[in-house]
Amino acid sequence: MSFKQALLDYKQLMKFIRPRRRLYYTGLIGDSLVNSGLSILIAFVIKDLLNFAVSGQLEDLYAAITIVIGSVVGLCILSPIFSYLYLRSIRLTLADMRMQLYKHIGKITFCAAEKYHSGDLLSRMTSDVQVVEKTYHEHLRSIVSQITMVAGSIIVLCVVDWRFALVLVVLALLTIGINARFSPRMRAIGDKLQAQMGILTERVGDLIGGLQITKLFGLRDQIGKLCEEASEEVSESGLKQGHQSGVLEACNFAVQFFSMGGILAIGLYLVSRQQLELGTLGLILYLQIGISSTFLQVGAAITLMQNSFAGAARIHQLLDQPAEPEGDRATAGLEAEPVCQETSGNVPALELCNVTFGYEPGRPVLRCLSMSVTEGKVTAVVGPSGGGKSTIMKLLLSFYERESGVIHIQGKALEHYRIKELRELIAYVPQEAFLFHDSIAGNIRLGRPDASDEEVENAARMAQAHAFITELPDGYATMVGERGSTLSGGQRQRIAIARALLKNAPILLLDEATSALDAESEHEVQLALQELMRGRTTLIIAHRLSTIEQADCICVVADGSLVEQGTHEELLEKGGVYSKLHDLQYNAEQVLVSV
Ligand SMILES: Nc1ncnc2c1ncn2[C@@H]1O[C@H](COP(=O)(O)OP(=O)(O)OP(=O)(O)O)[C@@H](O)[C@H]1O
Repeated sequence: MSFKQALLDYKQLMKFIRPRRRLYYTGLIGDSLVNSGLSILIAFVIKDLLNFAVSGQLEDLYAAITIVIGSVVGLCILSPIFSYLYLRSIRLTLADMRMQLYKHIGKITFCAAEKYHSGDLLSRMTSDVQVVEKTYHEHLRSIVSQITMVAGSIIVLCVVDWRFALVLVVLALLTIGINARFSPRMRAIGDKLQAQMGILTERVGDLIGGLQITKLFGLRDQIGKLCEEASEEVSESGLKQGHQSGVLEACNFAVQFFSMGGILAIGLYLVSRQQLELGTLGLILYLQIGISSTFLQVGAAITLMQNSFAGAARIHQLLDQPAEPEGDRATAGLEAEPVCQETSGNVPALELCNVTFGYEPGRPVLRCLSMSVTEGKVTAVVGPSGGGKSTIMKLLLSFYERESGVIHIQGKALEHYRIKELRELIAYVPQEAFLFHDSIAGNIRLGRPDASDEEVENAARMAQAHAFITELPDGYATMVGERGSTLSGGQRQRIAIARALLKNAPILLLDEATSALDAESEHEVQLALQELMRGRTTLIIAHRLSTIEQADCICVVADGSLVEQGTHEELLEKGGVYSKLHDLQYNAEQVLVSV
């Protein structure tokens, strides 16, 4: 690893603490100075005590006692102050970092978010933040302590005996050289380890999330093996790191061992020739041992810092992912695009004109699709599975950016809306109703956070959910479990519908909103939805054609294009795709009835 790369990694790692760098470095350097200063003072205590033992002069003893008392008092006053400063800056920085990550994940575009497994995102927010914390808290402290200790010791030795100072300078350079040679390997292992931690979290996440399927299909061994493999890879990298760290430690240790032996031999020789006091030799040896131990620590710190570099890089990589724009997204070019033709003389509430879109480049899901939804009317979208029906809704909600074409909502280009403003206009009930681990009332209230209890209850009544909610032991206060796991699919969907009802938005997007309901509940919810849809612009996706026969307009979407449009009767008469789908479903239902 070049010095330039190391500097870049360091800068990236320290970016998070930059707003509090004064506090942090004051605390860190102050704390290191206090600790290394204390170590150096103890060397003087040893020197004075040894001299006292040899000469019996009381001044030496008094000097030693004075240094001890002074050091203890200094330590008790200064150390807590500096520790507090830098610990405070670390805690606040980590809190900011987590917050920044949470907020960014909330804002990230769907396109960018889909690149990550939820387990990987979790790992970035936990394991990667932890390794970054380690450097802020421990590794840098160890390195700065070493620098101050070595610098202080060299200054002292320059005063006491410059020859030994020279030896220590050589030793310091040698240690830096050895550690620098190991850094690239450590960094490569660190990168691998953090990525493997991400994979392990992903697999464990899948195991927990898919527990039912795992048990149902007897996949425990198969999925367990995947977790085991990921865990083994983490252990393997950990072992490699441990091995490299051990070799580095051994190299540092050898350097220190030989240097201590050398200093001791030369020192004793000089003492025997009365060219050096025994106390001074004691001081030199003590400083040398102190430096040795910090050299050993720094080897380990440099190893572990590579993990922090890798962790910081992963966090920045996530933070660099594009976020949804918050302001007006219009550009001059888009403003100039033509408005689609109007249907029946009115400005359509929703309008897609020649829209082309694909989740992946070169694989269009919607191909030059044009359709419109008249204000206050119910428009249904039907068609074969995978034809692009849900994708239309996702584009209307601006979850994804189309490749070409124009979308207008209430006569205004999509880009002219702020994302927040756009989503306030629309209530969306997706295929899979997601519930937060909160109470039922809390989940419904997400539709309108300032809604009163009465309004929440009204919405639940309209969605035919009130009856089952009141039968639960805690009623509206019942906690729904992770993703609503304590409720049935139909109950979850009714709560999602109640949430949409409460939002009371002028535009409704219902994507198979009644798919998880039994026939009876579906009938009830259909009635509620019909009431809700009255006078509102509604786009509804349904597979069961019987549920949308009354729609004002039915759009048949197949293979990303609008292939037919009209009322139920018109489309049946036409004898096209809709009519075939209808016949298929009708015949299948007849078969079921006869069974
Ligand atoms: N996030 C995604 N990334 C990549 N491809 C996707 C994504 N979501 C959907 N697709 C693909 O886009 C195509 C259209 O999907 P879409 O969900 O819009 O179909 P649909 O008509 O609503 O299907 P269904 O009736 O089964 O719900 C499918 O081929 C699907 O595999």
